[in-house]
Amino acid sequence: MATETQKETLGFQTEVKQLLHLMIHSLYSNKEIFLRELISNASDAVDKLRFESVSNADLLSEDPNLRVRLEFDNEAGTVIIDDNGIGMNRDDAINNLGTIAKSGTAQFLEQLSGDQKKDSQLIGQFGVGFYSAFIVADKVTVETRKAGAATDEAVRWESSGDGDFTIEAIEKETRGTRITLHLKADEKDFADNYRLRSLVTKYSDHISIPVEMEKVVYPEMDEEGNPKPVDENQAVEFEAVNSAKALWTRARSEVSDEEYSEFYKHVSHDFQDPIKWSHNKVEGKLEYTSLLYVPSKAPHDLWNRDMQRGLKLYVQRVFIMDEAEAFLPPYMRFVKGVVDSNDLSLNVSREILQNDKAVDSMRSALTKRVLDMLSKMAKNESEKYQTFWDEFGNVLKEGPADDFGNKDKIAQLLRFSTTHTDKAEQTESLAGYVERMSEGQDKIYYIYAENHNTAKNSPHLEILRKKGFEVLLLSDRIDEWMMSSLQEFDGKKFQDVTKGKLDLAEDETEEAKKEKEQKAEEIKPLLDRMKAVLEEQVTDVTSTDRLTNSPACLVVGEYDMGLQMRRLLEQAGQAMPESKPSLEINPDHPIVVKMDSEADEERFSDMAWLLFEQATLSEGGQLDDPASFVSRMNKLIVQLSQ
Ligand SMILES: Nc1ncnc2c1ncn2[C@@H]1O[C@H](COP(=O)(O)OP(=O)(O)OP(=O)(O)O)[C@@H](O)[C@H]1O
Repeated sequence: MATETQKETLGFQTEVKQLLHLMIHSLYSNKEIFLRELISNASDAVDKLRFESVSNADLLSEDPNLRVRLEFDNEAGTVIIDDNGIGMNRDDAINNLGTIAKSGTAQFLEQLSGDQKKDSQLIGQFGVGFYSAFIVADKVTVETRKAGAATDEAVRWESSGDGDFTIEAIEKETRGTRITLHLKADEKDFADNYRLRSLVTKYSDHISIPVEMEKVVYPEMDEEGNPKPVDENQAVEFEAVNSAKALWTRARSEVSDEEYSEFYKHVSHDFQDPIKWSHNKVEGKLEYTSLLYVPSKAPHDLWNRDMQRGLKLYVQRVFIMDEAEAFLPPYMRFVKGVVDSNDLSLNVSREILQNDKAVDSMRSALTKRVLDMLSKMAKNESEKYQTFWDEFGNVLKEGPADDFGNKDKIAQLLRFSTTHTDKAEQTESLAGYVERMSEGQDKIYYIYAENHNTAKNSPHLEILRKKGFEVLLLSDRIDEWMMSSLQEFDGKKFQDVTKGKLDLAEDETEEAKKEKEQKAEEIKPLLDRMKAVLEEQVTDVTSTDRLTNSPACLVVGEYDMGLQMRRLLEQAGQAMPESKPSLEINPDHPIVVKMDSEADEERFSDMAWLLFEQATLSEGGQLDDPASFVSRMNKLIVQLSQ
């Protein structure tokens, strides 16, 4: 049996194998990013050590100047990324470099299509990290020693990226991780001083610790102008090739868009440029700097409630933690970035953050910043905002319920599908709706159904369409929940068109009212007859002027739970108190007219049932007894064709 000191061969997790294969094949046109990913990891490792050293200063003492170093050997065809950060022990190396810990990895891999362009985007969203080394290397050697461990407690991890890796105990003089890339035959050009320097400037200039390379020493000249022989024993000197200044500490005017984008990729592990950012320094009672980014694409696990979210927290430039979620509400979980505070202690923990007054005020200020950033984008760059909405709109919809204080601001940012366009795309704002409101209209109408077509074709819209009243067409699961917190916009109340009375006919003349009352009297016996048939199913059967084309629809009480929400909760296993809708019928519809003169009680009962069942189906509901519905239908069809 292998002991821990012997070389042992272990297999990669299946997902790693799949990812490696796909990555190597879909990222070859963008291969230089491996350097960014490895420097980013090295810098994270240094940040982690700096943080640990706050409570344990000894960890730093043997090698206090934190840095990442790049070395290369063009003859051997190797590039080395060496850091004196936190390092890894044997278990860390096996877990971190042999598995993917992200939730939803299997589902993610299933989405990949084999189409190079699409896949490279998806992989980018997923984050390639360490494994990107295999895009350019056919063998990767990682030698690492955890901070605080003895020199003989280091490990060597090695793999050719084709299924397994070896791990063995080694001695290592220095703390931290040294990654050697044995470049593939046609990638040896990366082992070049100029190339590496320019890649660092391009991708890693913003890294707050020095990324060093060997200083180029020009030989001194003798009196005759010939180079003096170089002293072989002279120690190699290193120099920083990046500016090594935390990007957020620089003035906005000094940072280019490219630098902001690169920094975003470093903090977010995203691959694509952000769609927007906001960089602010706050001085006064609280002092902090924030740099907040809105990504251009939703991550694959945005819907996972346990998705890692939050900002990278620094206290006085010292990295404290990733995913500090206390600084933004959950409905802003798509925001990435950094917050650097001067008021928190270096020992701050997640628990403390949850109950800290300073954090509370920062959270509300940062939330406003994000809302302002989005409002500006909506106002000045509507196309860009639409892209944002298509990716993240559904998360923002959690806002009104999550953050009552900002609900008016959030409402301005919402986009809807409405009967104005009748398209499924959510492009219309509430402000636009209000502008288009008809004279005499004082409510914002909406309908919620299980999908867009059911909403769009609902019988409930008939009268509103006829009168030219626009209706919001809601069909995302979150919508009904959102509407329950919205109540009004710009002083106009929201009205669910499937609930209670619609009151569209306020401008009716006395004459018209009289006529209606008379009609209601006339139809009363029919309504009573239907009610007797459908006693168990509905609370009431009434006549309506909501409908123009359809014979009947179901309506729930003004304060009752919507039928869709009810269904959702029932599906989720919640016991619901019994509540029945009422059936409203269109007195002018030919079927209704015919029913009034139907003498055959059995046939009348069938027709009443059919109206009820149709109404249930057309608002997306399910029948309790579909087989009976079918046999009733067939019976009528046979009678008709006789
Ligand atoms: N230079 C390093 N020093 C110490 N630990 C490292 C180093 N490089 C990688 N690791 C460890 O390996 C883990 C996996 O790295 P990897 O780059 O694959 O993923 P990640 O950085 O967590 O996320 P992403 O895939 O989004 O980049 C890291 O989280 C870290 O714990």
